[in-house]
Amino acid sequence: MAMAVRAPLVRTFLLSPTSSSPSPSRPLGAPATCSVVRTRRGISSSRRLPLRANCRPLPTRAAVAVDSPGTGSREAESDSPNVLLEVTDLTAVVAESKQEVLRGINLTIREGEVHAIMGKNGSGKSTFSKVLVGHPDYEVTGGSVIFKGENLLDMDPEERSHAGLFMSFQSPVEIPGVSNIDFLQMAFNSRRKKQGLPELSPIEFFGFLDPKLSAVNMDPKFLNRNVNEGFSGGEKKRNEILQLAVLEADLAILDEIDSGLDVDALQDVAKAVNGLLTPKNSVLMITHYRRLLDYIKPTFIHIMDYGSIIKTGDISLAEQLEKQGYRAISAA
Ligand SMILES: Nc1ncnc2c1ncn2[C@@H]1O[C@H](COP(=O)(O)OP(=O)(O)OP(=O)(O)O)[C@@H](O)[C@H]1O
Repeated sequence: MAMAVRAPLVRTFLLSPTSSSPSPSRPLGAPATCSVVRTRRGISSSRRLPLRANCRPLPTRAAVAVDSPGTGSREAESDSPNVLLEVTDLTAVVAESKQEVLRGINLTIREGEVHAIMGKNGSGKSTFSKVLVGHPDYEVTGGSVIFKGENLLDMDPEERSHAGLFMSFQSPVEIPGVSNIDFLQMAFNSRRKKQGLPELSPIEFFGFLDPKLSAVNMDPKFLNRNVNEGFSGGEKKRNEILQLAVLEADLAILDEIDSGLDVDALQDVAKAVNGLLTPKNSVLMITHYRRLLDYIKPTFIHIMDYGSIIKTGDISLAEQLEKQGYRAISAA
């Protein structure tokens, strides 16, 4: 099949066309809104974070430490890690019905941070992530989203992907007629081209891909199968992480990457994600379960309710949630 025929399929799969409306951007040097105590071991649990999630670091030497099972520990140290994503008062509706789904989300993600969003069913977690990648089912009605200093809402979904945003969907789509390896190579070369880098030939690309297959513990036979077609739930999730590894995204949004995984697969996927973390990139993961957070240690945990982030904290928030449920958190 000719590349020209397959290219639109790649775009459709990576990120489909957006109908989000542009919003005014806000300077990155926004005023301080909360204090976060960072130490070489991470955030001090002795300090509670206030409700607003877009926290600025203290103007002191900052360090983010994330222990990565199987890959040792990762430390990003700088005077002030750069802001990767800044979401301010984001509101959105379902495009068709105009039903309000996001009701003023504030969130700041810096390089080297791992953020987890938890929340009751229907609280808006997946919608938030889909709005970030420009899903056409939603319309942004207010607020701003700045990604790497650019107005994300001004970009179409493909541009968002080229800019370094990656999303692993809760239910990854199948692409009949497109082999996994062709898909990966086209997506990879498409981003390289945008970056002004030379495209890799099939042989060069396989050399690049081979260690990544090992990192996600994936059998090479999956490369010749059509994208996600007939894959089990766990195989689809592994394949999503393989795509992430290939695209080397700056911000990976992982929507329930733990759902449907057996214990071994969960560990493999978490190990692969941890292995991809660097001091310059970040992860935003959505999960219902504390179990994932044991493997991929979050810098911050956010609780979402009724379309906005109502609480931000550290791992103790997930522990409280597990013991007392969402009712206790909402009431606190
Ligand atoms: N395309 C859509 N059309 C109609 N309603 C929608 C659409 N997308 C989201 N919603 C509604 O918006 C709300 C938030 O949905 P969303 O999928 O974001 O929740 P969630 O927090 O991810 O839930 P879960 O934990 O069950 O996955 C729900 O009430 C949902 O029905």
